Amino acid sequence: MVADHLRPAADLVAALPPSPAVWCTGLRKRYRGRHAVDDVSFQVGRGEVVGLLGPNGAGKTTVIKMLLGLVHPDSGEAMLLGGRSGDPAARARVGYLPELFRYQPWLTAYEVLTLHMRLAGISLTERDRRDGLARVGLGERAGDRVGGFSKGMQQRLGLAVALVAAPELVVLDEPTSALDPVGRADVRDIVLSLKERGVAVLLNSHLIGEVERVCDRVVILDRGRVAASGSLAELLGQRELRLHLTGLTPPAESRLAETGVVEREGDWFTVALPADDDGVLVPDLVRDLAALDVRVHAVEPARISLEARLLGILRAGEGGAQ
Ligand SMILES: Nc1ncnc2c1ncn2[C@@H]1O[C@H](COP(=O)(O)OP(=O)(O)OP(=O)(O)O)[C@@H](O)[C@H]1O
Repeated sequence: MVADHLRPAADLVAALPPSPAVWCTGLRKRYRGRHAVDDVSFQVGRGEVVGLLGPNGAGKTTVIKMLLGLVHPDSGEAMLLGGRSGDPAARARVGYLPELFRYQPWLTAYEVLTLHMRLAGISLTERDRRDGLARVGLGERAGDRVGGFSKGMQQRLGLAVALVAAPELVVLDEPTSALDPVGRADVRDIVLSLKERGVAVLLNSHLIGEVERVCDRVVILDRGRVAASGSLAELLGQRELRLHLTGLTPPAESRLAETGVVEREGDWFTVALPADDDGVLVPDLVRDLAALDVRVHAVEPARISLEARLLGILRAGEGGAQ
């Protein structure tokens, strides 16, 4: 109950937008005199999927552990879902798949999930628990002992455990490192369905293509520092369109130039698309070119890949390293 004289303030607070799923500022951690993490700040909004990228030893896992209150930062602050990072009430609403983990090999997958359900202080029906295992492709293996599981199956079980308590934030540290292509696609679908339900996801993965497919934003760490961060559009720049055309006439060339700056290499044309593409720009262009008797052999989107961008950022960092 809120006392009457405090009600206006409580109403004001209730009307504020929800706190970010992750908020951290100035995180620092040194091991044996070396900075593992050096002044890292970023946010993950509610329902946002953010990728943490960087080379081996960049500090990604250490950042994740500091966010979750598993490693104490030397300085800086972190909050999860509006609570202090170590606060059990905030942690209870977070699902975590650690990079390295082992479950009790003598338990079955169903028993592991049940154990974690109890640890999370929640109660799920047997059906819900079986659905939880089926969601990660372990529906048929619920009664099998974890000791006989392959690495990929253990990782799938880890994901089921991370999701067991219907978290508002899911932190996945290398969730697909042991998975086959089908398993990776499953994880991608799970991440996208979490996002649809408004669950925020922080994803640490070396599989850049995967990050590019599911993440709204990325934070790139290099030697403990944030080397770059932003939405994919911000990091990858303008979208382009590549067209293979023959039979181009001056009116068709003018029509092409209306769309954006055009570069030509033989019969291939690259057009820079404007940022405010409303979705009809490309079909309208193709329709008009065809109406002008141009033969349209290919139309493909083009943009620098996240992998190329990441390598560029990391190599530029090496050049500037002290
Ligand atoms: N407990 C520890 N004791 C000593 N050094 C540590 C410890 N944990 C991490 N480090 C060091 O901190 C740095 C960052 O490690 P971290 O595991 O956070 O990197 P990462 O980006 O997750 O790497 P990877 O992609 O290889 O998993 C490394 O130099 C690592 O050796």
